[in-house]
Amino acid sequence: MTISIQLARLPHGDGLPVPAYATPGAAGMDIQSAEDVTIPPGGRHAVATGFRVAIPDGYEIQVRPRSGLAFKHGVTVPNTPGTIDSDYRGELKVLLINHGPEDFVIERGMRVAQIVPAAVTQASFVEVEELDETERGAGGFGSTGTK
Ligand SMILES: O=c1ccn([C@H]2C[C@H](O)[C@@H](COP(=O)(O)OP(=O)(O)OP(=O)(O)O)O2)c(=O)[nH]1
Ligand SMILES: [Mg+2]
Repeated sequence: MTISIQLARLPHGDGLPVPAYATPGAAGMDIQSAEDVTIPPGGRHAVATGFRVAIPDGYEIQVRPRSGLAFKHGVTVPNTPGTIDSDYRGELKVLLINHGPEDFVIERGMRVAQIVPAAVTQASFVEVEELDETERGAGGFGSTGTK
């Protein structure tokens, strides 16, 4: 399934390509940094992408890490999956954290994360006095064992 998402470029995004799928079966579109920035070990940065989007009602965009950056450099998205709301009109930013031992040098145009559009189900809560009983009950956080 393919949905259409409007994309408006910001001045500092000029010249960067519109995000696209690298292969026909790709789930995510890589997105590129619109800035040069270095993230020191333990540091975080909201990386500029140079564009804004208008996602159709009923959808979101999820921002996910690239496994190569996580594996090779310890660089990941701390809020993964980042949530881009359909009514957000600011610049899409990629939050990155450097868990690695070395400076992570980002050059403009580097692919720093991937985005995945997803359908959203909204809910409304109904407050009640009692909930039904289940086998699990209040057990959680490893209550079923480790094997
Ligand atoms: O990785 C991200 C996550 C969020 N956003 C933008 C789009 C999103 O719609 C907005 C708010 O994100 P979120 O709801 O996750 O952050 P919050 O801390 O709850 O902020 P707010 O009070 O603005 O909702 O920030 C990004 O650009 N990149
Ligand atoms: Mg929020």
